[in-house]
Amino acid sequence: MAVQIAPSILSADFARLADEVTAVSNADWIHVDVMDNHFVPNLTLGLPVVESLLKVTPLPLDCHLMIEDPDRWAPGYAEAGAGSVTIHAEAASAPIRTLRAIRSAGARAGLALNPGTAVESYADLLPEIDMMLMMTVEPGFGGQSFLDMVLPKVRRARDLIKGRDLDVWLQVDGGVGAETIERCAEAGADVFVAGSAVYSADDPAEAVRSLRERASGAYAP
Ligand SMILES: O=C(CO)[C@H](O)[C@H](O)COP(=O)(O)O
Ligand SMILES: [Fe+2]
Repeated sequence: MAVQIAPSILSADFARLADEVTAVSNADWIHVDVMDNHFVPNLTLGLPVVESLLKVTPLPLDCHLMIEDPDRWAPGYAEAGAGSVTIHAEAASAPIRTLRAIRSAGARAGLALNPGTAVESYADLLPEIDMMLMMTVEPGFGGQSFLDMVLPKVRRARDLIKGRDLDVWLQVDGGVGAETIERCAEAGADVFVAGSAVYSADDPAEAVRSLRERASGAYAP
């Protein structure tokens, strides 16, 4: 699979979201960070904003739910038309049921792991998911420093996916930018979330193009 770039609107201007997503029309996904001030100590946006975004961008929305009780809320994002809905393993009480509900509503189902969560504990869930999201910072805020310690886990996840001959995308999220994206691609990641690296750039579309070029050169599945 070709590498994919998903700019995170967490670092965008929330008062100009329609313009901000239009500015990265060369991306593959728009990454939407939903935070509830319970699972993480920050509060962002929810379903009404996602519904509005769906009307202003042709790009699929990649909704990353950093919320408690995703079992209750996640299917609603899929039913609303999100292209991908990712729940946190640490927050879900019934992940298999919720991942199946996301898929039945027509979205790709994602499972996210915090930096300290072992991938091996979730190996048996791989057939239930379309994407695994590896947090490369502690979730909650944009603009944090990339945690190199997660890279061996990204490699182990890629090996688990390959060993089972599954088509599961491997996403990295947090501190991904020009300095770190190649290391992620070498470790086997194929979907790259970048917030500050895209929206702090003078030209966000050029940042997307350049990140794609760096990742493609280093991608080693
Ligand atoms: O999930 C997230 C934070 O919890 C964000 O997607 C992520 O941090 C993106 O921002 P940046 O690229 O600036 O780190
Ligand atoms: Fe995210």
